[in-house]
Amino acid sequence: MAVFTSVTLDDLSSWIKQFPLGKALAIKGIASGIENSNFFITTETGEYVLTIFENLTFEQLPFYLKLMRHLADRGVLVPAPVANIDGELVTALHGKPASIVSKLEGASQMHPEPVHCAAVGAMLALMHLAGKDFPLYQENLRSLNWWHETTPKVLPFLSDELRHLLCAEVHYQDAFDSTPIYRALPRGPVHADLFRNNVMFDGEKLTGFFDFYFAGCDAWIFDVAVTVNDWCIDTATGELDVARVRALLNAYHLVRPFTPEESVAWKPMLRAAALRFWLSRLYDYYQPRDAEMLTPHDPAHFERILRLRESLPVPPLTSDL
Ligand SMILES: Nc1ncnc2c1ncn2[C@@H]1O[C@H](COP(=O)(O)OP(=O)(O)O)[C@@H](O)[C@H]1O
Ligand SMILES: N[C@@H](CCOP(=O)(O)O)C(=O)O
Repeated sequence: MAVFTSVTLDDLSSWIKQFPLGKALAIKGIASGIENSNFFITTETGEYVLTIFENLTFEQLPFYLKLMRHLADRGVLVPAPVANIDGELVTALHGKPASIVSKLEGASQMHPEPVHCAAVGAMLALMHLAGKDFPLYQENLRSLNWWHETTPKVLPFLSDELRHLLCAEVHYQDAFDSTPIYRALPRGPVHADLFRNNVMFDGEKLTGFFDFYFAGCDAWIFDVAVTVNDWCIDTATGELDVARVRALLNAYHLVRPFTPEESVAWKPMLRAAALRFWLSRLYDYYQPRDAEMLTPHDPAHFERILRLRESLPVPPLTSDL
């Protein structure tokens, strides 16, 4: 569906000479992406993924690619970007920024069991710890400031009831953001979009997290909340599945114990994570980008999740292990 910029084997053969990967042997477009042009490539040294970035710029990309390199160097299972002979992780191909990363084995697990959630929780904790000494800083670009910018753009399309729900939640998150509890939350680089389609599994073995292009610095517990809101729910209703929630949180806690402040922030962060994706889906739905080729994701899914997280108790962050 989505290879926006085509690359032939001839194009690749001359471009790849700047990388220590040997000769290019094959290239195949990946149909499933919606943002960039992605290709599986085979060279004399192995299999990789080539991405041509259709929207992100040369200036924006180093944060994401250097973060992936930093994490890969510390044993976190993520695609490892390959540097060219000048040490650059991003170089131009057909005039657009492009990069090569290692190929993860396996496929996304869209029907996870507790065993998969536990693997995701443990790797997420490892990722947060490994990011502690990452020297670059970029805020989470889809956080409070973005919610404030975007809310007025979608309000004209919403019913009175939905306008109230959205404004009240942004107000609630504003208030929570200025509490000492929020400020005391441990933070650092987060993935911020660790949905089931952004993780690879080979059977029950997690082989890697990918698609880091919403990453930024934020509270670690927000990242956990984003992940739980996708991995540990009944997808029809949005209700939390306690067995999967426990598996993910317990596995995370064993690697990086949660703090008391994170326990207090847990429910507000589950709400924040629901708001974040409700709002981006509303924005994509009512203000689709020119290049958007696929049906936008359903905003009502995260509206439901937000209502549930507001109105129902949630499983505690820690339990007796
Ligand atoms: N490093 C990787 N290893 C293996 N497969 C990958 C890798 N990166 C991307 N893919 C495959 O390419 C598809 C599209 O990638 P994605 O990052 O979701 O694209 P986009 O950013 O264009 O939405 C993924 O669903 C996955 O199947
Ligand atoms: N996970 C987000 C959309 C982001 O798209 P991705 O395919 O790049 O992860 C959502 O579901 O709204």
